[in-house]
Amino acid sequence: MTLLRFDGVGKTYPGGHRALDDLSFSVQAGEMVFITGHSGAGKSTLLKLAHLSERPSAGSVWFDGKNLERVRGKQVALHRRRLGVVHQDHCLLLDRTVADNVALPLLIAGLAPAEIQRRVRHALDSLGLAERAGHRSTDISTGEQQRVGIARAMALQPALLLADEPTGNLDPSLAADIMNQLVGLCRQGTAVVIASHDLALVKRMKKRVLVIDKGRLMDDISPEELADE
Ligand SMILES: Nc1ncnc2c1ncn2[C@@H]1O[C@H](COP(=O)(O)OP(=O)(O)OP(=O)(O)O)[C@@H](O)[C@H]1O
Repeated sequence: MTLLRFDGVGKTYPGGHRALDDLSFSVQAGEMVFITGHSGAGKSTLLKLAHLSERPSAGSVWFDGKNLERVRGKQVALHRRRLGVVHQDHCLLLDRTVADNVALPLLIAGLAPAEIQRRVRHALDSLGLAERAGHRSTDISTGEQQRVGIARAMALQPALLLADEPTGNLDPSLAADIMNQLVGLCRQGTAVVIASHDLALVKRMKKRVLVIDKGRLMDDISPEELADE
């Protein structure tokens, strides 16, 4: 089932800079896709359009069969409830504990307290953060903060997880661990779209890769093509 579809999408920012140009691709439910390209290629812009923090200047973005152009006002929050987002700068609430940070979106989504507790524990365990659950987010390392951001997105069990350089501050073995967790999330049906500069990591994962240059799709490499290398 197609979950996310970009159809001839262009994005020109105020001031006239064209960040995306006639971009078309689809992502299936449960698929993992890497977006690679030089700095400024348009990777983050692509994620922002799926998240509705930016709107396209041309073409359309579809999510679960719905044209996001029609998703306005209060519906934007409902759309975002189906997404998990991992930011470059993890955006944690620094005066709250690690567990509170992971629980907050689940509270907002209206889950029952027992289910919240179960999911928080599972997400923290999976990312090796169980012993940090009660620590304030200011009192853990940058790499740990980044993992909390990933745990928070995973605990939501979203239809689509958008990750912008999710392993940027992590050492290679931890980065590989986290990628494996994300593969596990895909197996449960979440589509995962990851913008990454880390070509070595992207190659190792042997998942689909979209290569973007100056806002245009230059290549769409299937896992089968990478498996042959
Ligand atoms: N809000 C904005 N206003 C104007 N130009 C912008 C804005 N956001 C991004 N851009 C420009 O659009 C282009 C694409 O930016 P984007 O952040 O999508 O690239 P990227 O591939 O994610 O880069 P990086 O890997 O460095 O994060 C860049 O030239 C950038 O300067």
